[in-house]
Amino acid sequence: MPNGSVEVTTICEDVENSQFTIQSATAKSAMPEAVKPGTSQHRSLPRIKILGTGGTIASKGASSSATADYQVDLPIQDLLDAIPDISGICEVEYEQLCNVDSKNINENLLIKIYKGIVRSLQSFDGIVITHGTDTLSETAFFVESTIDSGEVPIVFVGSMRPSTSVSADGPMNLYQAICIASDSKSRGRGVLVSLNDQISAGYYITKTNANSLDSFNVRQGYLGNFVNNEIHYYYPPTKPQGCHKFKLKLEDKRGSVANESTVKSLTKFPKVCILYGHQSITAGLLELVNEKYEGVVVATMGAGSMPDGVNAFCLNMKIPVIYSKRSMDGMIPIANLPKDKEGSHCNVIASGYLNPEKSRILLQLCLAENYSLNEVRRVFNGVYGG
Ligand SMILES: NC(=O)C[C@H](N)C(=O)O
Repeated sequence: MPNGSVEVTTICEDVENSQFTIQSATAKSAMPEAVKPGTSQHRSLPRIKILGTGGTIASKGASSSATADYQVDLPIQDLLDAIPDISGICEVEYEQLCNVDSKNINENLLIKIYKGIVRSLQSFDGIVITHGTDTLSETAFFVESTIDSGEVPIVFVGSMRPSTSVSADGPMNLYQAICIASDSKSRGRGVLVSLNDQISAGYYITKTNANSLDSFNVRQGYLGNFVNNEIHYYYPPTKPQGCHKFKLKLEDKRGSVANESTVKSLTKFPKVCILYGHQSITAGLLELVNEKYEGVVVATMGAGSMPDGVNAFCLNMKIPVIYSKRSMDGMIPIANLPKDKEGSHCNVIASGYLNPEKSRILLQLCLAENYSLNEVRRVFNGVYGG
C-alpha cells in the first residue's frame, strides 16, 4: 500500500466485535510495536522523552510520614531510579525544563514547556511531562489547545505524596505514565494524564481533592485504567470534541523559532483574571477589573447565577466576561446568561463545560489571536458554551 495512504484497521483482535479506525499506513508503522509492560521481550522499543517541570513527584519531605511542607528539588534521574525496570518497555531520554512547585508555573514556563514538547514531537514516539498537580490541569489544557500532537501520546504525570513519604504514589504514577506513552493503544488520544491508576483526558481533567491520592476527577475525563501492567482503554482513540486549536506565534520576524528573550514579547499573554462568586458579592471588584484587565472569568454560583446588580454591571463591561462555575462539575448554559433590554448578552459569554481556570486560558488564547467577541463565542460553543 503506498505510503501515507489510508487503510481501515481494527483496534482489537476480535474482528467480529472490533471497532474500526481509519489510519494511514505510515502512522501505524511510526510507533514500533510496544512491549507488554513488565515483560522482558525485546522488540524494537519506542523512544520516550521525559520533560521534567517539578511538583510533589519531585519533592522531599521532612520525614516518611510528612505529606506537606516538602521541597521540590529532585532531578528526573532520581525519579527514574525509583521506578520498576523499563528497559524492556522503551528507550528513555529526559530534559529538566524547570523544577518548581506548579504554583510557580507562569506564562514563560508554559511557553518553555510548549517548546520542549514541539521539539520532542519531531523525534520521539511519546512524551511524558512530570508536573505539580495543583495547576497540571491548566498546563494540560494549554498544551491540548496549542499543539496537535497527531498520533504521538503526550502524558502528564504528578503525585500527591512526596518521594520520601511511606507509600509514595510518584514512582508508580511515573512508571504507568511511561508505559502509557510507550503503548500504541495511547496513540491519537491527545493529551493524557496518568495518576492513581487512572488515564484521563488532559483537556477536561481537574483537581477535585486538595490532599488525597485520587485527586483528579471529572466526568468527561476518564479514558482508561492501568491495572497490573495492563493498559485498558474504554474507547477507541479519539480526541476532545470541540477543542479549538491555536497556532502560537513564536516565530520572530525572520520566521525562525523565537529565542527565550523574544518569546516573552512575541506572546505576551493578555491579562485575564478570575473572580469567585459569593453571597452579597457586588460589582466593586469588577469595576477595577474593567479598567485594568483585558478579560475576566466569573466563577458563578450554580449554573450561571450572580446577583442582579453584578449581572447588570457585567452587561455594561467593555471587556469579555466569561461566566464559569464554582462547582467542580456541570456546565453553564447560554440560556442562563444575563440579558439587556434588547435580549442581548452583550460581552457576557457562557463557559459551557470549562472550569474557571481553563476558561481563563481559553480566553487568553482568543484575545492573543485578536478574536472578535463572536469568534470567542464560537470557540466556547465548542464546549457547549458561547
Ligand atoms: N501534588 C502536587 O504536586 C502539589 C504541589 N503543590 C504542586 O502542584 O507542585
